[in-house]
This record gives sequence, C-alpha cells and structure tokens, in this order.
Amino acid sequence: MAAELAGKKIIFIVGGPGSGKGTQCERIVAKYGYCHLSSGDLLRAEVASGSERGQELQEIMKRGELVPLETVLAMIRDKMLANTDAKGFLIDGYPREVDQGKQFESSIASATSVLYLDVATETMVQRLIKRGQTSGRADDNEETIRARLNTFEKATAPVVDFYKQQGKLFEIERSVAESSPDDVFAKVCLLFDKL
Ligand SMILES: Nc1nc2c(ncn2[C@@H]2O[C@H](COP(=O)(O)OP(=O)(O)OP(=O)(O)O)[C@@H](O)[C@H]2O)c(=O)[nH]1
Ligand SMILES: Cc1cn([C@H]2C[C@H](O)[C@@H](COP(=O)(O)OP(=O)(O)O)O2)c(=O)[nH]c1=O
Ligand SMILES: [Mg+2]
Repeated sequence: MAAELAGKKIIFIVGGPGSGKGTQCERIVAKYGYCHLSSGDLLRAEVASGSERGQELQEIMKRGELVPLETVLAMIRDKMLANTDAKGFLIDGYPREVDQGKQFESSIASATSVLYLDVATETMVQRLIKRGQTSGRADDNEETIRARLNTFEKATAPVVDFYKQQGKLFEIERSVAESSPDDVFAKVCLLFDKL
C-alpha cells in the first residue's frame, strides 16, 4: 500500500470501448476536480515515444488484446504518486481484468467506488467507427474494434460482477448510458455528490 494515497478517493471507470468513459471523465474533472488517469492514454504515450517497449505495446493493442497487467499498474502508480495533492483519482478504462483490480488494490490502495457504463455492443461499434473518422487512433478500425469488444466481454465483464458483489458498483443502466452525454452526466453526479 502506498501511504501517500491513504484517504484519497479512488474511482475506477469501467465500460466497453466507446462506452463514453473518456467523455464522462472530462466532465467529472471539470466539476469535481479529480485527477484523471486514462490508462489507455498512458499506454499510447509510451507508444508515441517510439521506445522499444512502446513498439511491443502497440502490437498488442493493434490485436485488441491486453498488455501485461504489471505494465499498466506501474504506469498508474507512478502517475498517482506524482499527484498526491489531488483530492481523488479517476482511473479511466481500468481494471480490464479481475486480477488487475486485485493487484492494484493490494499494491496501491483500495477503490472507493466503481462507475460502470452499460452500453450495447452495436452502439459501441457505431460510436467507434464514427470516432475513427477523426481520432487517428490505430485501434479505431472495425476489425480491432470487434477484437476489443471480445476482450471486454471475456476479461472485463467479470470485473463488473466482482465489484457488484463487494457493493462498490455504481451502474449507469443502458437506457441512460445510451442517451446523451448530458443525461449520463446527470446520473454520474449522483455518485460524485455523495463521495
Ligand atoms: N450518444 C452518445 N454518444 C456518446 C456518449 N458518450 C460518448 N459518446 C461518443 O462515443 C464515442 C466514444 O466516447 P469516448 O468517451 O471516447 O469512449 P471511451 O469509453 O473513452 O472509449 P475508449 O477510450 O475507446 O475505451 C465518442 O465519439 C463520443 O462522442 C453519450 O453519452 N451518448
Ligand atoms: C487500460 C488498459 C488498456 N489496455 C489496452 C487495450 C486497449 O486496446 C488499449 C487502449 O485502451 P483504452 O484507451 O482504454 O481504449 P479501449 O477501451 O477503447 O480499448 O490499451 C490494456 O491492455 N490494459 C489496460 O489495463
Ligand atoms: Mg477513452
């Protein structure tokens, strides 16, 4: 456990690719001032650096698979320890698998709450194809999108059940998660107002 992080709010943001995690995190930061850690962005920054490790990561991400959990854990930990003055942390797109969450909690700190955005597969595909027209992300193409969704179903869906059992899950149900970012945010505020 990292003593510097004791008492900090730590919120995991979980949802399939294109479920709107990044969109909501931006709004949460603007209103509540948490420190936003997008693990995907941290990985993309490593890729952009052109390092050998970055090249390995890019190959894995292009296949729509998960990079080794220790890699992401170390990146997140470093970022958190560099921001210990933040009142809380939004860990966006994380954990991707149950073991990743368990290792985070045993080596860094325990999560306060887990926000889950439930969006139907076809909606996510359509959103990501649209985003791909402008995002420049190497993984926003239909083939990789399908592979990412498959990884989400297999590895990440159990994460939702795991935190539900612990009573930590705050779920944005499909009817809301598929509406507008404003409607989703109104619901998200119900969680953050009481943290
Ligand atoms: N209709 C609708 N579209 C949304 C909503 N939230 C996000 N989008 C759109 O869906 C696309 C994906 O949103 P992101 O916030 O990037 O999703 P994400 O979950 O961070 O995606 P990954 O980083 O790929 O995991 C974007 O192009 C958004 O404009 C929403 O609440 N309603
Ligand atoms: C957060 C995270 C991402 N990744 C990989 C999978 C994704 O292809 C890539 C980008 O993550 P992210 O930006 O969260 O995008 P998406 O949810 O759309 O896949 O990084 C991991 O392998 N492990 C992780 O812990
Ligand atoms: Mg995102």
